[in-house]
Order: sequence, then structure tokens, then C-alpha cells
Amino acid sequence: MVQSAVLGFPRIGAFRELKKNTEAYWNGKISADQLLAVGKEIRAHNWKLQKDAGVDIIPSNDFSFYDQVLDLSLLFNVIPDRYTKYNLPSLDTYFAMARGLQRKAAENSKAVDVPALEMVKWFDSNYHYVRPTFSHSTEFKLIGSKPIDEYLEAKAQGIETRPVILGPVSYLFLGKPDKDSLDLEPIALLKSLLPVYIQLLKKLAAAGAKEVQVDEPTLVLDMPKKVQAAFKTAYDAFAAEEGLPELILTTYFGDVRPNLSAIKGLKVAGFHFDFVRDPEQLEKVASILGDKQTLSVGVVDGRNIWKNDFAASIALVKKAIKKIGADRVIVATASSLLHTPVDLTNEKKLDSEIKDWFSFATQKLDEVVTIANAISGKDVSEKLAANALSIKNRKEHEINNDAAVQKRTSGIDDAMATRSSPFPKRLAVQKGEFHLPLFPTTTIGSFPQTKDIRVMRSKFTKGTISEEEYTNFIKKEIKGVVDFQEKVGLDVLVHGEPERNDMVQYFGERLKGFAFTTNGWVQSYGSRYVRPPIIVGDVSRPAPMTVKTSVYAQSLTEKPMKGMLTGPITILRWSFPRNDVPQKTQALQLSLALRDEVQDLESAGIHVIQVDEPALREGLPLRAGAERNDYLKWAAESFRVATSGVKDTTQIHSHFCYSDLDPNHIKALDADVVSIEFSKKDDANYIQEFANYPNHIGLGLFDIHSPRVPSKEEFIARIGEIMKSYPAEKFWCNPDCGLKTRKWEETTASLTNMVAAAKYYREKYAKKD
Ligand code: MET
Ligand SMILES: [Zn+2]
Repeated sequence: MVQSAVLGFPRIGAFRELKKNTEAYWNGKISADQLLAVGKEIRAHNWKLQKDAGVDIIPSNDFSFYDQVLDLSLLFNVIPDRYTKYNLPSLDTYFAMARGLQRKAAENSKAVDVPALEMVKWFDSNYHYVRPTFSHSTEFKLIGSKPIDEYLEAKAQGIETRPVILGPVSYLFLGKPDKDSLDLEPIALLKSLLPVYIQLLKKLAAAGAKEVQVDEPTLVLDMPKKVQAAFKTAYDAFAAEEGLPELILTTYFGDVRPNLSAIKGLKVAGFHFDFVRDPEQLEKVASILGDKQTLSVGVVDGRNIWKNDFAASIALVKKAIKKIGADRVIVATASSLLHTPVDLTNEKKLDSEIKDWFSFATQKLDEVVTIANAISGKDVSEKLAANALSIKNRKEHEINNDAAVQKRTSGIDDAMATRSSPFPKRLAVQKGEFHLPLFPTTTIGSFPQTKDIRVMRSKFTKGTISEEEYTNFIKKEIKGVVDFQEKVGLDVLVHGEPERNDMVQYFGERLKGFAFTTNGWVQSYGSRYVRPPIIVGDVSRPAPMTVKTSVYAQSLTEKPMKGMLTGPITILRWSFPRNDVPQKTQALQLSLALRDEVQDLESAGIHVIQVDEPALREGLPLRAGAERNDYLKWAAESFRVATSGVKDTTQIHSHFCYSDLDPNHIKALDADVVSIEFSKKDDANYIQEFANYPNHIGLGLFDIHSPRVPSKEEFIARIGEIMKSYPAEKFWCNPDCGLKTRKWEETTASLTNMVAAAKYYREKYAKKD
């Protein structure tokens, strides 16, 4: 019998139970015990679901209250002193590291004021992990028991599980040195970290775990030699110990071939590879297996929602069997299912024809089991036939075959992707157009999405208020935001995006070629979940999407109003893309739709237009080389197709956040002004790289993921720090990103302080002239 395995299951609950309760805990509405109980319920539910589906190998320790990498930092005592010094309960230290904590002194507690650790993209996904942050004083110690507790918890429920932990090399390589230890290379800490892993693995074995899934996803990245060599050091050390569980070295999200020498010969029980992302690697990776090592064949996509093509998957698994024999092959999900929505059966509104093309995490359980059963010779013919029919219906559907869109896309040329004048000339005319002061201040677009806004939106969606009532409400919100910005003294205003549930969904809903779920949530970070639209066919824009709103907002102020759009790459990346045409084609179709929107905005009098591309960086293929260069080319081309149809006087902005951005990657976009997340960057060299960027930049001055409010002095100090290597004439002042997740109180205070700091420098530099 070929076994089926799942690498991880979404932990947010079928109806976002985790979010609701975590936030209730943060707001003091439920106790820590109540929150812990919710976690327990979700885990129990997920395990049972997998058991009932017939999955043979079920994961544990894939649950997390915020992030699995942060869990490990807490487990291993990788907690910078700035968090421990308050002696908070461990759950609160955990959340303080995740999102910062600012609390006034109370009767029996001291004031707390500490920013969050850095949060970065998990590989090329839209999930974010909290970056392990090491210093010379880091002392690895096993100070918790989460993986063991959760293993035992499942066992008590009668379910044997395979615990999942992030492996030592990936854990270190994904981390960074803390501010006070910049000379530290995390990988150099391997020797002192290994004993703690060993201790943990022994405890898992003692609890009864026979096998542990050790994730080493960095194997799909380019790694320095030292890091490659670390695999042998680490896994030899494990192999030398008695009494450890068997280890399945697990990789996902790409091609492992360039790093095969790093894992060849390691004495682990088996390997897992992602063959959805790269089926080509099968031949080569199978060849490194020792006689007894198992091969876990990842064929069910953990990153997308398309129904598995059983015929293709079965063929692939059979190929693996041909190489190494059926007894050593396991059929698995390609990666954790964390990145897919929980359950398709909760979708009541999807068109049934299209719904039949999808499969969410719960359905994927059945897919893994069915493929394993088919391989084992069980009769699953009905399921196979139904699957083949769905695949065929999708291919032939008209939504995938829009001739007009396809023709326009293939007609894109260089002229469409180039602005009429180069930046210096545009800059000169834009100066005359906008008369902005030095250190112009702006925000990234969204303002607090208050409860009021959410309530009204949901009433409107449910039909309990009329369109007119809703529109009036949105107008009132916009007016509030505009008045607020005037009062605070910002220079380039925004309308605040109250009408947008989400920056991608909003556009998807107005474009042809998209489908939406009502409950298809996926964790982005912590308690923030997104509900990605699904690109189901060729994309086009039936009508203007934002023009009315921006024109209304502009009518309320003399200051420039920024039109606000989401860029082609971000719409593509934050949707579930099609898997039947290249991503480039999908991006170009989107760019044409946006190009029409940009031009309509310009004609309607909106002369500053921001096209957000926060996902540009995450779309970057994980390894250097041809694929990456090609991506950078078509990504930049899509942005320029969207934004190059305007006059020189129109100022094009773009915005990037979430990831370490290479300034070279954004040059080719040729935006007039870019704003980027920067508040947690300390590296002077990195700032220098941006100083060399030719166009104008706003380096984000405060962290919008945290409720913490920097003082005017802190802003002044921060700007001063950046100014050491950054020219005043290019300097824009703005937050890291939109303010939608912040409260008004925090927003008011932060922006007031930021504007005061900008004015301080404005005066200082004006005097110099
Ligand atoms: C994740 S980038 C967000 C940009 C968007 N304009 C906002 O302000 O929310
Ligand atoms: Zn952003």
C-alpha cells in the first residue's frame, strides 16, 4: 500500500476562528486560557478531518498562533533582551515579538514599549514569517514543549501524527543578526544550536513520535557554500545520536537540483520534494536516494486551488515507483496546505460550473488519498473519470478563450511600455505642476478600516442598505480622511480607500475573468488573512473602476489627490493565478486593463497616480538566473504598459513593501516616485543603494504593522540617519505602507509627528539654500 501524507494544514479555522479569538485576546476581551482552548479545538478538528479523509501521515505542530518560525524562536530561547526585560507572560512576549507592544504603566505593571521583529515573506508566497534575530548573547535553550505537547494532544485523541519542525539550516539561514551584532553570521551558530534540536528530537521520540518532518525549504534557494556545507554537519550530528525519530528531510517551492550535493548521502529516513513546482527534477533527485530511503512525492499543489489532474499525478508517481519501487514511495501534498483556503464546500455562491474546477485544503486531502489509492490498485475509477471530465470542461470553456483580449495582448509593443520623456524632463514639468515643498509628505493610500466601515460594507453586500446609502457613507468617509490630511498638513493626499475590502479583490471584482470566494481565506501574517480572487480566464476591464471616487476626493481639496491602483504583478501574485497559461500573459492582460484606468484617471483630472506593486519582489523566482531575469523583464514591462500612456505632467508613483527590495529591480519600472517599506532597515549600505536610485523615493518612516507611535524626535533622528547617505531633493516622507490596520488614534499621532519632523528638515534645508 502506498501511503498518503499531508505536510501541513491551514490553522485559521474554517470560519477564521483563530483570527477572531486572537484579536479578542489582544483587545482584552478573552483570557489567555480561552485563546489556548480555541487553538486546541482547531487542532483537534484538523486532525480528525485528515483522519476521516483517510490520510496516512498527518502532521502535528503545523499549528501556530502567529507564525511557525516565531514558535521555534520562542522554543529555542531566541528572544532578544528587549522583549525579555519586561518579564511578560510567555504568550505576551510571543505577541510582542510578532507585532510590537506599547502599553502605559498600570497599577501592577510597568510601561512597555518595544517594536516588532522584522517580518518577511516566506519564500515566494504571500505568507510572512517573523525573522529569527540572533545576537552574540543568544543562548540556545529548549525552553518550551509545543511540538511535544501537540504530538501528545493528537495521540490522546487517538491520532498518530508526524511532527513538523523547521530544520536547523533553514532556521538559521532565514534569520539575521540583531542590530547590536551585525558582524554575526547566523549559520556560524549551527554548532551551538544542534544540541537543542537533538534534545527536542529526543523528547519527541520519547513521547512516541516515530518520524519527524524536518523542513529545509532553503534548499530551493541559492545558498553560500558555508550554508550548503551546514547540511552535512547538521544531519551527521543527528545521525550520530541514538534515540532520535526518523527524519524526513522536506523541501518545497522549487527545484532542488542545484543543491543536491548538499543533501546527497545524508543519513535521513527519506526526502520530500515538490513536483508540482518542478516535475522535471524527479529523475535527478530520485538518483540520490540510498537503498532504504523513502521518497515523498509532492503532487498535490499546496499553493493553488486548481483541481489536481489525477492522470498527470498518477503518471508522475508511477515514474517514481519505476525508479525506486512502490514500497519506498509516498504520495504527498507538494507543500503545506497552509497557503490554500480551508474548504470549498463552504462556498455557496460560486458558479457551479467553475466551482467544479477547484479544490481547497479539505478537498486536497481527498486528492492525496485518491492518488495513493489509485496507485495501490484500489478501485477509484469513478473519481478518476469525474476528475478527467472537470479538467476537460475547464480547458474548453469560453472564459479561457477571449479572442479580443488575446489579440490586444499580443499587440503590445515597446512604445506602449515607454513614457514620452525621460525622468529628468518629467521631473522638471512636474515641479511646475505641483509646487511641492522639500520633504513632501504623503501616505500610501489606505486609512483605518474602522468597524463602521466594515459594518456598512457587510450591510451593503447583504443588501440591507441601498447602493445610495452606501455611496453616501463612503463619501462621508472620504471627506473625513481628506479633511484630516489637510489638518495634519500632508502634501499629497489620498482618499483613504474606505470602499476597498482589499486592494486586489476590489479590482478583481471589477474585471472580467475573475472568480471570488466568500470564505476562501488564507493567512498572510498573524491575524491578517486575505481572500485571493481567482483568475479563471482572460482578463479585461468592462468599465472604469476608480475614477468616480478619485474625482470626488479631488473635488474636496486644492492639494494633489493621488489616484490609487493595484499593479498588474500584485493583482496576479495575490490572486490564485491560472495554471494553464504563463504568468506573463496574465500580467500583460492585467496591465492593459490598468492602462485604460490610468488614462481615464488622467483625463478626469487626477494627475498623481500610484500603482502599487508590493508583490513585485515576492514574485521574483527564488534563484538567480534566466528565469529570474526574464521575470524582472516582463514584470517591469507590465508596470510600464499600465503607466506609460500618460503625459509628462502626470506623476506616477509606485509602492513596495514586505520584502527586501533591490533598488535595481525597480529602476526598470521608471516610476517618478516610489515609496518603500523601510522603517526596520538599519543597514547603512542598503540605504546607500537607494540613494543611488535615480528617481524620487519615500523610504518608509514608520512601521504600520505595529500600534506603536514614534515621537517627533524619533522621526527626526530616523530621517537624520537616512540623510547621512541620502539627498534631500529626492526625499519623500511617508509610512511603510497603508494604514488600514491601524486605529485612528495611532494614525493621527504618527502622522502628526511625521509631518512635524518633515517640517523641521524643510526649515533646516531651506536655511541652507
Ligand atoms: C500592501 S501595499 C498597500 C497599498 C495600499 N494602497 C494601501 O495603502 O493599503
Ligand atoms: Zn504596502
